[in-house]
Order: sequence, then structure tokens, then C-alpha cells
Amino acid sequence: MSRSFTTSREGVSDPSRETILEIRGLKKHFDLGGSFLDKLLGERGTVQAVDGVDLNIYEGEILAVVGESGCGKSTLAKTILNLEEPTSGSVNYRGDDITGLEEKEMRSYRKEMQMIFQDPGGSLNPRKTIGTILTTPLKVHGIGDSKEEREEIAKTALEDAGLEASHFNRYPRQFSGGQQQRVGLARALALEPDLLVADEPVSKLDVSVQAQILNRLLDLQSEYNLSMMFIAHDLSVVRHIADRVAVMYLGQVVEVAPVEELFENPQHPYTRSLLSAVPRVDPRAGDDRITLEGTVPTPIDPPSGCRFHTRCPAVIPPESWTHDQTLFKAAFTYRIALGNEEVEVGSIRDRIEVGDREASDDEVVQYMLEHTYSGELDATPSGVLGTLKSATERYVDGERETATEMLREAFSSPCVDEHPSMVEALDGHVAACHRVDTEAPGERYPDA
Ligand SMILES: Nc1ncnc2c1ncn2[C@@H]1O[C@H](COP(=O)(O)OP(=O)(O)OP(=O)(O)O)[C@@H](O)[C@H]1O
Repeated sequence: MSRSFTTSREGVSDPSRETILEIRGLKKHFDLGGSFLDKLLGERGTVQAVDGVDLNIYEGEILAVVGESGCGKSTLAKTILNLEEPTSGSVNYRGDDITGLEEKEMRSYRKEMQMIFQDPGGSLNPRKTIGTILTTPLKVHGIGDSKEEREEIAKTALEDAGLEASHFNRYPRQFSGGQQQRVGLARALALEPDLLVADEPVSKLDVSVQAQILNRLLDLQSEYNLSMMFIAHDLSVVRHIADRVAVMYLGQVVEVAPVEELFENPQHPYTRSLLSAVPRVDPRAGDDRITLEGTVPTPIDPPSGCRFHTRCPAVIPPESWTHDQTLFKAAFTYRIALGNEEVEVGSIRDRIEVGDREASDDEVVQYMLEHTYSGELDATPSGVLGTLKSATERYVDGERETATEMLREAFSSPCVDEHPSMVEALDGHVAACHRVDTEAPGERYPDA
């Protein structure tokens, strides 16, 4: 492997464009409290919801933030807007440091930085008319000289969002979900914000309504030169709307690229997996959440090194590895499963039917190799199989640490030991992956 590429974090702004928002090393950890024992058991501790995010949003662009449920998208949005207090890092809005500002100090920025939420109904007070919902923020921010003027602004915003001025006197319950989302949009637009943070604004709506709202957003974005952070888990929506895309995994950004570039030439193995799942999305299924192989690790105790290593199809073998990637991935996954004690010897013993007698250790070992190890036993070279077998024997014998150590030594990976920094993968396209850092573009994924 040859190290060659210039280290370039997304944290370096593009001087040719006006940066509206500059996020640096942003962290938001939630302390769940609990005793030391709770923490050891993973039931309490600290949720690393957002853990060191660098991002820029440029004037007039739509930056989409994507990733599986729980990866920290909403927390990122709320922390940027000081709806959550950041643990560390900084947020600059048009050059002003707004990190952790109190509500009073935030007030002048609130007008310029608006957020629309996923649940349209939940963010509208059912007892207030649409008119009151729209004009109250105008009054708070001193917009419009009179009640009549504010009413006029609110009605124009309703029309901008695709509703009618006559809806002014209605109540939220008199609207469909799609219309309620338009009210949320109108409320945000009435303040003429510079930056709109939209947290999955169409995910709860029917596909046809989604398209209408998205097209409306696109029209308004170009009409008002709005900058937007658009949070989504549906990648087809992202392709339709975004200029650039940031991909998040377990609290961190792993790749940022212009939208077509990301779809045509994804560099991070996580992005590649996400995109490969797109054709599976079936609107008739009702739930279009992306699912990947393997369980998502908990953000309370995220994996060391590259956080994606436990699920990565391209996890890097040690330099001494002479076999192919598929074999390494199978052995490595086995290492992870035993290391996390995901395999219960007792329940395997119960599961194996051997007449009246209890299954022997050898039978349990064989069962684990046949069922937990995903490689083909017949095709596994004897040296590798020997290690897998010896480690499994120790594991079944109760010597878990010895077993884990044997597997760790034989199937080591830089992905476990070192955190990858964000590097320029291709022009204007950054990714945090050891493969991207060390391999030339055409050689990054030989058979992964
Ligand atoms: N107030 C909180 N206290 C403790 N943990 C929290 C809190 N808010 C969020 N989390 C945790 O932080 C992690 C990130 O959550 P977040 O809602 O930001 O993810 P997300 O990517 O927006 O998910 P989704 O797509 O499902 O909305 C999750 O593990 C979540 O359980």
C-alpha cells in the first residue's frame, strides 16, 4: 500500500464559495448516568450521538445528511441550532461563533436559521389557528409594522408553501399531513431565513405528496437563494434535491461529495453499502428504512478505529495476509462475533440434537464453525481453519480471552486499531477510510 493523498478534512472551507455555516469538531454526548456496573453492562454511560463532525454549508446550496436511523442526524441538526447544548466543538454562522449560545443570545439568529421537523402535526399547536401560528414568530422577531402587515406576510408564506391565503383562519387538525408540513414550511419561510434545517420533512408523507413538497422546496430554494441542510434516510429523495451529500455513521461523517459524484462514485464502503441497498426500496412495503447486514453497534460503546469495521465488507487484512478479501472478511467477522461474545455455547449445546446425551465440546465447535463462521469450511486454507478451530475450542472450553486473543492476532486489521482521518478521495470528494487513505482510486475495492 502506498500512502499518497493529501490530508484534507471537510473542515477546510472552499474559498471560492461563501460559507454560511462552519461546523468544526462538533460533539454532542448524552450522559445517561447510572452506576459503574451499569456502565460496564452498557446499560448506562454516555451516548456519543455526534462525535467530532466537520462540515461546511455554502450559500445557496442544499447539503443532505444521510445515514441509518440513530446515526445522529437529528442531534447534529439540533446541536447546530443550539436546541441541544454541544459537548465540544464549534459552530460559526456567517463568521459569528454561535456555539452554545443561550436562547436570549440566539434570538437574533433564530430568524435567520429555521428548522422544519419530521412530524408536521406534532410541531403545530392544535389550539392555535394557522394565522396565529404564523404571525407569532413574526411579532417576536419584530417583522411587520402592524397586525395587518404581518397577516399579509403570513398569507404570502402560505401561498409560497403551496397553500391558500384563506387557510389563515383554520386549525391544524383541518389539514392533511402533507398540508400540515406545508404549514411548517410556511412558518419557517415567513421569517425569510438564510438557512433552513429540514429534518426528514417528507418522510411521513405519501410518495406523491413528498414529490410536491420537495419540488416546492427546490423552487423556493432557488427563488430565495436559501441554504439548506436536508436530513434524510431515503437516498432517492436525496438524489432529487441535494447539491452535496454528507454520509453519517455512528455519530461521525464518513464521506462528503457532490450528489452525482457520490451516487456514481462512492468511496466509503459504508456509502457503497447504502447505495447498493437503494434498488430494494419498495414504496409498497411502507417502511423504506435502509437496512445493512449486521447489527449497528451502540453509540454508548462504539467500535475502536474505524467505527464501521464491524460491518465493513472491505475491512483491511494485515500485510501478512496472502488469501483473498472474502476469506479475510469471513474470518474477521468470526473474530468480532466471538470477541463480542455473541455466541452462547450453552444455547448451541441445547440446540444440537444428539438423542438423549448432551452435545460434546467437539460437536459444539463443529456447529459453530459451520454456522457462525460464514466462509466455506472446505474452501478455507488449512492454516486459517486451524486457527479458527483452536480458538473455537478455547472459547467452548470457557477460555474466552485466550480465544479472542488468538483470533485478534491472526486476523488483525488497521481498521480496528487506527481511526481514519478525512482525506481527499477524489477531487472535491472526501472520505474517512483507510482504503481511501492508502490505495489509489482504481484499486480500493479489488474484490470487496
Ligand atoms: N436526549 C437524548 N438522550 C439520550 N440519548 C439520545 C437523546 N437524543 C438522541 N439520543 C441517542 O443519540 C443517538 C442519535 O440519535 P438521533 O435521533 O440524532 O439519530 P437520527 O440519525 O436522527 O435517527 P432517526 O433517523 O431515527 O431520526 C441515538 O442512539 C439516540 O438514541
